[in-house]
Amino acid sequence: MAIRVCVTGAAGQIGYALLYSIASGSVFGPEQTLELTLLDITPMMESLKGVVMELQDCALNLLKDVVATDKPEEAFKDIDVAILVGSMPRREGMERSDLLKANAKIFETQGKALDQFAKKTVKVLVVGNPANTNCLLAIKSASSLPKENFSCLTRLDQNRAQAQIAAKVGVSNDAVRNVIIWGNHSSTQYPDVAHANVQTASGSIGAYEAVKDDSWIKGDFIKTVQQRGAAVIKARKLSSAMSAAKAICDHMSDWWFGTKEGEWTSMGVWSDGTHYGIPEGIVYSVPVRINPDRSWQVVDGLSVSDFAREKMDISAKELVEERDTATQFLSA
Ligand SMILES: NC(=O)C1=CN([C@@H]2O[C@H](COP(=O)(O)OP(=O)(O)OC[C@H]3O[C@@H](n4cnc5c(N)ncnc54)[C@H](O)[C@@H]3O)[C@@H](O)[C@H]2O)C=CC1
Ligand SMILES: O=C([O-])CC(=O)C(=O)O
Repeated sequence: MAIRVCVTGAAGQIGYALLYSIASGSVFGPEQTLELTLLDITPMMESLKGVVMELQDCALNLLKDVVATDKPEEAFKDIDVAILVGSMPRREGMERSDLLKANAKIFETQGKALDQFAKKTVKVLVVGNPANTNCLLAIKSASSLPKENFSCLTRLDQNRAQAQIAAKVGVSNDAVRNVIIWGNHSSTQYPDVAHANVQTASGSIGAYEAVKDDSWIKGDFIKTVQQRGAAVIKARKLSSAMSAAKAICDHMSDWWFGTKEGEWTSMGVWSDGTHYGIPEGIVYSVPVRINPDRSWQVVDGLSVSDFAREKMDISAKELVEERDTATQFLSA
């Protein structure tokens, strides 16, 4: 049976880079038929029409239907998956609180619409920035949906970190496993390789041992990953889209099929206050193991150094502040 997958902000850059991968089977598998619902705002409907024409022109076998709409109730009707990319971008002169305010409205409205119209099993991935706090607002606005059905994207950060380590050691990207992104999808995130391993000719070894440069790991590596989004914007004059789309596919495919034996992945999830001293009631990126039934657990029991603790707390503090600012803008 076909699954229904909604992508919001579908007329934007990430949408354009993402839709082919979803529709051609790279996320939900080569056998899974699907119906796409594409949501964007009214002024983008003409442009979105062009995207729909292109999807048709791809002549894909798995794609059974495409609906393009500016109405959340239509886009979210009976969906199995929601990928919430659409959001208000930061404009010149805007303060962070202006951005939080504009997006609070969007994610409150969409959370309520998901609550009302989506399947109760819907899996919701929030990409639009500020991703963690937007995800939190969607969770708060969708009270009939389990909090575990929501996550936000930090896989791009994980992929960036993995690629940096692979390049430094001189191995292929898939030789680097179990990198962790802690915290916010922002420059306070903490990319952590203390528990990562690298497959080398002489077997699997810890990332610190493979890199042999602790000061790089604790300095330039962390800074490069934290600042990578800004570096791409500086170079391209546009934010990351190809790599963001790839990360969305990686995240969603792991959520759909489960993580591999012995591996975990990072995603921003609701914190219930019982893991790693992370405050309750924020959406914080942690390592998770995902089961074949699409449930997941936080990977507990990893040692946390003083160095890591300090960095994890900085990001938590930022998220608590974002939450406290953004929740003031909720209507109820
Ligand atoms: N979490 C992550 O790792 C990453 C997040 N992002 C974020 O993803 C978002 C999208 O990025 P791009 O595609 O490059 O932006 P874009 O500006 O090219 O596209 C955004 C689209 O969202 C639409 N939109 C705005 N408000 C909407 C609403 N209420 N409902 C539905 N659609 C709406 C816009 O009309 C536009 O078509 C941005 O917030 C960006 O900062 C980008 C890269 C990585
Ligand atoms: O930095 C931005 O605005 C876009 C983004 O989230 C990223 O590239 O990680």
